[in-house]
Amino acid sequence: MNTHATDLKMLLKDPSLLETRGYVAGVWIQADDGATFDVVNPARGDVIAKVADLGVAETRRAIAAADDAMKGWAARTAKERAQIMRKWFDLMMENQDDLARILTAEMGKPLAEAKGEIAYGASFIEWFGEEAKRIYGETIPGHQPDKRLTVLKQPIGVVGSITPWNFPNAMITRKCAPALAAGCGFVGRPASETPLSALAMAVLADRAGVPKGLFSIVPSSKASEIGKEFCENPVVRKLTFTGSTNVGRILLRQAADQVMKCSMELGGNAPFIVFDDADLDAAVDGAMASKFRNNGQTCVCANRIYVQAGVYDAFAKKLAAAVDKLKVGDGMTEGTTTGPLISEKAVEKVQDHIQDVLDGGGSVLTGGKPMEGLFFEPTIVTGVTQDMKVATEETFGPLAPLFKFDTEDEVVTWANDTIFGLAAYFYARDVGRITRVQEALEYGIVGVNTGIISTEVAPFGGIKQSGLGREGSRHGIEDYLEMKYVCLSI
Ligand SMILES: NC(=O)C1=CN([C@@H]2O[C@H](COP(=O)(O)OP(=O)(O)OC[C@H]3O[C@@H](n4cnc5c(N)ncnc54)[C@H](OP(=O)(O)O)[C@@H]3O)[C@@H](O)[C@H]2O)C=CC1
Ligand SMILES: O=C(O)[C@H](O)CS(=O)(=O)O
Repeated sequence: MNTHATDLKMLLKDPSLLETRGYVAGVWIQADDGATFDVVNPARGDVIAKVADLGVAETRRAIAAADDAMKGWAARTAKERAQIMRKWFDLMMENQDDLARILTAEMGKPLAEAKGEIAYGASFIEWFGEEAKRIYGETIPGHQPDKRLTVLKQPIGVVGSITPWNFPNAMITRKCAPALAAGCGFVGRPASETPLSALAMAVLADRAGVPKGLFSIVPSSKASEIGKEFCENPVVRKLTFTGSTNVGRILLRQAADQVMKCSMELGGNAPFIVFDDADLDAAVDGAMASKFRNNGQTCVCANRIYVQAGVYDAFAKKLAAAVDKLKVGDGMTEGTTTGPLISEKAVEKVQDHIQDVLDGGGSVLTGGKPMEGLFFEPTIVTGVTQDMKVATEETFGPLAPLFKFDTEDEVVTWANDTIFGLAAYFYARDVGRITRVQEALEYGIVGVNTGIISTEVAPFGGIKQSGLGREGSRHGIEDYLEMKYVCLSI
């Protein structure tokens, strides 16, 4: 564990990006009661910032300001909204290095991955700035001679947003970009572990000319109170959430009283299937990318790796060689491929899943042990079976469990045997098999001969208990629009 403290401001070209106040109604504020909460560097264990701990009263002000500001914002032309969003995108990319350092300091991912997240996050602002100009309505041939029918698309209203710590930049832009493009007001509450990236984003939104009050960031340790306010405040018309399925259920129950429109990007349990006709080297590359990106802390990480019996040993050997090349360490250190986990709870969950495999007769092929602090050895376990925890629970850590299967039907049945349905992956070369399996897998996203599927141009989202709605792509803006049917009698 690094002992030296993170003097984040010293690392930044523009130290003004390191904001610790809330951004509410276009003003940087301390909490009404002066409270703060600590943000800790998970690689070093030191407090890197004390952030204003806003509450319900401040959130209410942010919601009211968003409602006021969106009237003028929605009245601007789509081109004007797009120009401001383009400026915001440009500023994000101009400050990519600083934003990445802030992200690595508070979340732990290696700097190279953090830079990649900034570009990924900014791409949603670029994409939806362009989509703002393509919000089309329609005319419908009248059902009677004197009727003229039209369909208008209008902004849904003020959006409340709750996002997780694992992508502290991109999970917010994947929501605020379509919201602003559609003409909505937006109030974001980032995870308490990682508020600094959201606040830095707000600094740049202000500089880009996003109207004051339209976009607010409410840092808070009081997650459930802020969430409840989003669900109960009559001005909020839309709730968008990324996080665990358990919290998604809580929010859906709370939002039901207002019959509020909700978008939910929830947990996953991705199967990663290697058939005996796969290109094994490609499959290993794909498994490494899918499993160990963000140290296994993404909702689309391979959670179960199914390998057909004929290639099981060869694949396991190749994968172990690749895993042993990973370099665990502080994300700020050049060459680090694998940072810390986010919390002690996360370390315990990985240990619990490994122990459960061992108790069930499985073995550790490589890794298997916690390291100092929140670091954990990248691990492969073999002899894993469907009755083990890792088959039904999302590990959210650097654990690659290898299951052996015999037939296509067997593995598709196992792959679909989960309450989740976000992402699935498989490697094969037979076109008949590829066609059958991609159609049979019950998931919102399927990667075929690839382990990385995330892009702003495609619809991201799950089925079953992995969520509601889609983010990104031309579809992603629909969740921030209402459809109005106008029947004109002439
Ligand atoms: N689909 C995805 O992308 C993600 C899935 N997950 C899954 O969730 C598991 C737990 O991770 P974790 O970070 O704890 O995810 P959580 O779902 O607990 O947290 C996600 C966000 O929701 C907030 N939150 C928590 N409880 C409430 C509540 N009652 N009302 C309103 N907001 C709330 C959190 O705030 P705070 O941080 O302050 O607690 C955070 O901002 C992971 O192991 C993984 O399985 C996690 C992250 C992303
Ligand atoms: O929530 C997540 O883990 C992200 O959606 C994963 S991705 O979009 O970065 O692939």
